[in-house]
Amino acid sequence: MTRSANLGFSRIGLNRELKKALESYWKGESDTAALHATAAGLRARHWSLQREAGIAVIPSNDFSLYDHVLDTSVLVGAIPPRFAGIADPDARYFAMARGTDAAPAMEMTKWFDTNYHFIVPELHRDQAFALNAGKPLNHFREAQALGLVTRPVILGPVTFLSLAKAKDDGFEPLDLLDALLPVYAELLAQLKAEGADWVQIDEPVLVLDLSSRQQAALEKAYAVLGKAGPDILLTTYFGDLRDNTELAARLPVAGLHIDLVRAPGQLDAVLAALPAGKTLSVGVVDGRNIWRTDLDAAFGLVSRVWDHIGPDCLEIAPSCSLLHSPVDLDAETALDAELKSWLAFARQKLEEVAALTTAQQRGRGAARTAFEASAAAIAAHKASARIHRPEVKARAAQAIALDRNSSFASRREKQRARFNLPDYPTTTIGSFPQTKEVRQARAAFKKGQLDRAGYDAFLEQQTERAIRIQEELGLDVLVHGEFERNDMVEYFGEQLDGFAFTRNGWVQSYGSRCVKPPVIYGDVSRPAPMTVRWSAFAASLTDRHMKGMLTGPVTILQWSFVRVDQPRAETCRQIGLAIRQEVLDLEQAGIGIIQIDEPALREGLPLRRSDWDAYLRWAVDCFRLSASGVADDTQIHTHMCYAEFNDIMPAIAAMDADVISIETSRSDMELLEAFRDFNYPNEIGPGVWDIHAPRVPDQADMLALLRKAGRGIAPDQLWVNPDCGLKTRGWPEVNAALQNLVAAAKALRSAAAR
Ligand SMILES: CN1c2c(nc(N)[nH]c2=O)NC[C@@H]1CNc1ccc(C(=O)N[C@@H](CCC(=O)N[C@@H](CCC(=O)N[C@@H](CCC(=O)O)C(=O)O)C(=O)O)C(=O)O)cc1
Ligand SMILES: N[C@@H](CCS)C(=O)O
Ligand SMILES: [Zn+2]
Repeated sequence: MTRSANLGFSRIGLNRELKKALESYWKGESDTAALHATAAGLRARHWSLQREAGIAVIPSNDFSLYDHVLDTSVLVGAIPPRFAGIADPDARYFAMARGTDAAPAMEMTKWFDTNYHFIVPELHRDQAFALNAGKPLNHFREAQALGLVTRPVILGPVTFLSLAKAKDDGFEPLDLLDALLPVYAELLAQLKAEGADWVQIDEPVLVLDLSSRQQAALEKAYAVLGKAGPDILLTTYFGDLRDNTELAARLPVAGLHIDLVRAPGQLDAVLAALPAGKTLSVGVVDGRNIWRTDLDAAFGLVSRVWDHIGPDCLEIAPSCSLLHSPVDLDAETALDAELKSWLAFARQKLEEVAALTTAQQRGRGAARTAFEASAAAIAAHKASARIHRPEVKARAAQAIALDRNSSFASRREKQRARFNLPDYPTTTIGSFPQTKEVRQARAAFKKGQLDRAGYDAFLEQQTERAIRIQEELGLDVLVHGEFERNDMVEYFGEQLDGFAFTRNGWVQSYGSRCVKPPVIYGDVSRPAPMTVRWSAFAASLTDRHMKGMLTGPVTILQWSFVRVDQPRAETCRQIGLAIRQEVLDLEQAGIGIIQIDEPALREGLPLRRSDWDAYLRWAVDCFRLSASGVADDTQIHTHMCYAEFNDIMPAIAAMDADVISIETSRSDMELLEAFRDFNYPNEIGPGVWDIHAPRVPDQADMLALLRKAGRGIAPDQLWVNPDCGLKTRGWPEVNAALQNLVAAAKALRSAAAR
């Protein structure tokens, strides 16, 4: 019989319970037992929520205390040698994620095209693997004790190796497949012995352009694992199988999951290639966005599959893990009823899966209420006057020059004359610590316990303090500190028309850090200046240069839940125009240096290379649209973090920012090589402080990184700055690290003068 299934659930909890438990444990305020009790409570609550929503096949081992890729490194015994001496498993796990004074953290990067970050596995040529199956087995047993036989989720060996970094020269992680497979086979055998008839193995690499080595690795891996015990549901998501369709369909496993939300067009090819008797799990409810499912349309797709493969081999599911969805729309008490009726969060998505399954099993009449509510909401959404604003569309349709007035070379001369900065100018990326005090003041303001005047006075005092500290440190280009912002995207969305906000729509970004992506439901415009007040106030307090701070259009788009009734490029252009107005207002207010952050530009890149050019064209154009209106002597900065640049250098250069700051310290300046190889012409600030690790780098560390950067990047191109904003750090470490950073820049200057 057709089954309803889920592929994974949020770990953080509706009220970010896991975040709070982790941070309290890291501060030493609670012990391991308390942390594990919170985690177990969340798992139990989420399993029963899924059961109550009507889901038959419920996952386990989707929970993680930090990250599921890090869990996989631990599962297979791939512990980098610098952590091997830490005996306590929890301490070692968090040391790998966050670093210690003695051992820098493992690298972190984006999970496919999402805003979720994973910890990059580190592998050596002579890597030995050893099974450490405690977590999947214990979680399976934990669910069993609650009366549930779950389907454990495991990250597949080929995706694991493809995401890993080789720590020795002359070998590739895929060389280790033969060594890794017995560990996976043993894990599957143990899960089977425990009572798991099915396991879910995620191989999202199947939606990427695969090398012939990766294809061969998949064949080899599943020839072994397909016989290891439990039936395997091989899951693919975030895109279409395209040229990997036949490979995915013929792998000797019991089932295949495909994402029919991102890639409905792949269905016919998959049905044609799927061997008889193989289960097909169809992802028809969007796990990456928050729009309510059009149940009639989804049922149409499901019925086509049912006609082809029959009821027994069909599973109905979200398109991907619900890790990327907020937990429960019912908790949104402040959203207006109309908007709310258009949305579905994780719990509602599971109810949609259940309704589709009921309709398939027993006819649509059996799920009439859900289908009728969906149809009414979809029709009301289409007809709503809140979405389309003709004047915004008309403005976005006008042609605007995207080039700056002059070339970079001539802009640079004018900017040098205006700003008179020293060599190796020092700056920061924008935010200063969002301390408990700052967050509490904002919370009090939002609850009405602190009035606008009181909140503004508090923010002014924080801003002034940050400026005095920067002056004292001797930084060359100052920032106001972003104290007024809850988040670099949400803050702008809150002030733009066409956006809505949630109270509890938290999604994990990395570890304990969460974001609350705004919802772009309609045409976007800027009713009033958004940042000028704070930048102008900050500039008025100092004689030093003050950098205005904006989030770019691509990043605002990428980190929001975006409407699906028009192309993303169109929505992005509307945002680009709004940011352009803000840039011009900042310039008008006398702010001569303006940073437009685009950390998500790389993350928005389509997963298939053949789709890159089209995306990069509109994404870069939207950035240029936001930046191109200023005078030659206004200096535009941009900033990117957690991105690989090698394959997109022409696009980065086409953005034509006068200065770009990038995250490079965790990768030991490796990411800078792309700029060097490309002969990048504009100025660059390679990050010299890994701000995501609780460790203060000393002057020598930073100097070494800068010297490395100086090999190939001209001295007059180089800026000195941290990897990213300092919002997650505390003041004592910020002070200490920035002191070292300024000292490192001064040391370089005096070495150059000698
Ligand atoms: C640069 N990064 C960002 C990404 N995506 C974004 N949308 N924003 C980003 O900045 N992606 C890539 C990286 C990821 N990095 C980070 C870094 C830090 C965070 C982070 O700190 N997130 C905060 C939540 C931010 C927020 O919205 N804060 C609100 C609510 C604060 C709060 O919890 N208030 C308390 C009451 C106050 C108290 O008692 O402490 C409450 O509501 O209970 C605010 O500041 O007003 C986090 O806490 O995780 C995210 C991504
Ligand atoms: N200006 C932002 C950029 C983060 S990517 C900050 O400093 O937090
Ligand atoms: Zn950043």
